[in-house]
Amino acid sequence: MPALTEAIHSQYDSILILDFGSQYSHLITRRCRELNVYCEMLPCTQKISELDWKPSGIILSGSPYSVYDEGAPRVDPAVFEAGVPVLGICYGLQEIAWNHGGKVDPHDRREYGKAVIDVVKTGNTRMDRLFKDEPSQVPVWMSHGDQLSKLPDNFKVIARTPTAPFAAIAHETKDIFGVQFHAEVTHSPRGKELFSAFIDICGVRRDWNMGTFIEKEVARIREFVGPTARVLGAISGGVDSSVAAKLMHQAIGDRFHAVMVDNGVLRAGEAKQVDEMLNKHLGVNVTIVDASDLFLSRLEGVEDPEQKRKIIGNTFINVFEAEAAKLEKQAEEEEAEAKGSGSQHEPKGKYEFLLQGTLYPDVIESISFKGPSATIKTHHNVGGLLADMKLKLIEPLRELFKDEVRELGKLLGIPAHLVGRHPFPGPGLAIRILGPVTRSQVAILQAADSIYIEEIRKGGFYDQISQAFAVLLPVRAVGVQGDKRTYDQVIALRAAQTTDFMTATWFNFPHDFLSNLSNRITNEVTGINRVVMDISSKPPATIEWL
Ligand SMILES: Nc1ncnc2c1ncn2[C@@H]1O[C@H](COP(=O)(O)OP(=O)(O)OP(=O)(O)O)[C@@H](O)[C@H]1O
Ligand SMILES: O=c1[nH]c(=O)c2[nH+]cn([C@@H]3O[C@H](COP(=O)(O)O)[C@@H](O)[C@H]3O)c2[nH]1
Ligand SMILES: NC(=O)CC[C@H](N)C(=O)O
Ligand SMILES: [Mg+2]
Repeated sequence: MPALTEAIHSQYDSILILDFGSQYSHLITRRCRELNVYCEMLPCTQKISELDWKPSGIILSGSPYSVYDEGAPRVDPAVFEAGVPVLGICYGLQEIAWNHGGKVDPHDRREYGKAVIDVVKTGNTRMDRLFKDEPSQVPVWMSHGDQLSKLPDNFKVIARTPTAPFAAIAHETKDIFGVQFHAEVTHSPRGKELFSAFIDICGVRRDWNMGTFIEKEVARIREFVGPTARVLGAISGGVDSSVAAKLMHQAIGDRFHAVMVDNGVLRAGEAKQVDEMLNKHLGVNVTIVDASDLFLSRLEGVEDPEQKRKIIGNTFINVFEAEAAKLEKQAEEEEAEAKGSGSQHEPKGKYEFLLQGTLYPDVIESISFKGPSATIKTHHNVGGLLADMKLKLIEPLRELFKDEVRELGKLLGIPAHLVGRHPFPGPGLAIRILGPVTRSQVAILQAADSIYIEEIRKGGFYDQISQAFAVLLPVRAVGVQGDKRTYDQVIALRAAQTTDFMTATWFNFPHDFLSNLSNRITNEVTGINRVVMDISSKPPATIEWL
């Protein structure tokens, strides 16, 4: 949906982050946004001449590569001619040096972890601006095996460590800076100040906040949708789509209609709960469509996780398009009836758009510079779309992180219990049932999941956990229940703690809580005789099992 996402650049000054594949790249985005500056990450292969917006500054990320490796990712040299400030971080610094006649070599003393830099004042105010508010010594976090062995032409050292004589460099006459350390990680305690200084150098306005976002976004949506077209909303009851729906309702009122699809792999009682919740709290028109037979028949016998995701993504679109046609027909009939009875009735336009609550992390994995080969999993709402879909997408939250969406939700007056809901993926229980999805497997998982979430709420843990759910493992294990031998399946419990869902740790429940939970699940859910706890972080695991 290019038109609506590009428009953001006309509203906010933007910083471009070029991603060379570092595991910390997205954190650079977060640090700038925390400083109220809009920024966007694109693959490092992005050509400056092919950008349809003008960045006010450019940041080059770190990378697992070495600049001298064959096939190492290369920056478009036009970056240095764009006339805007450039900051290179780790590999980014090395890439700046490589492009300006410096030398980079593997070093016998690799630096991983904490280090302290000595700031070097050059006396040149242009160069000293990056560290202008820093003390003479600054703790930082390093992660590199290569080092500059020769300064590039026209650059000077602005910080060093005992083992890295070129820990930070600056160009004498252009605003080009490089730092060897990772200013974006929280282990560099003054990293935020460094980004703040770079933002000052870029001279950008610091007006990115959720308050101005609402105002600008509502205006942007109105313009984009036009005066008569209608929008169908894909609404799950989750935070993202609820916030998107509220924003859309604010922008176009009754021309917005929400559709919640029961895909047969929702949690127990969810369709009914969402119906009540949307009506009560959001005040939007909502239709619940029971398409469970269609989804489950298409999923029959499918085990492969990516195939499940694509089937679900495609089927969602089929259902939305059918629903749009139905709603349009209904509206035409109502209009005809109103005309017949002579009452005033303003004609409405066609359903031209589909609103989705897609977030930045849903798309971020697919924009890695390595291209599609690095896709970890296809989010149903990004990679599972139909190529020939007729409805045009509107995704107002596509550039936002989860915590930004939650803040937006609060500002829009959505109740805290809704804003604080754990996320639930669109492909639902289908990606939590390993192996084929059947109605009976869904019922087993729904029962176990309900007990788990109920106990978490009772124990007061819900708000300390970012996302908790049960997973059904279709392996069979032997058990003894009521003196009888059982040969049943296993439930795995996951509880992830994370701020941005890009990395996560597992939540440590008290043992007595776990033992009670395990008892309840094996006693109350027929077909389960074992409960195991998932104690994997992300990475190496992901949050969902499929
Ligand atoms: N059952 C559903 N019916 C209609 N649309 C859905 C359904 N499930 C997901 N979607 C669409 O897919 C998008 C992405 O789903 P996702 O789970 O990431 O977001 P969410 O459900 O809105 O919020 P949360 O992440 O808190 O669960 C949703 O914003 C919504 O537009
Ligand atoms: O709507 C969604 N459609 C999807 O296809 C999808 N896949 C993962 N998720 C959610 O994304 C977050 C990160 O999940 P992973 O660590 O498993 O990638 C977690 O919150 C997951 O629940 C999805 N949400
Ligand atoms: N974190 C990085 O960007 C590392 C860059 C390069 N691979 C090095 O080891 O020095
Ligand atoms: Mg959801």
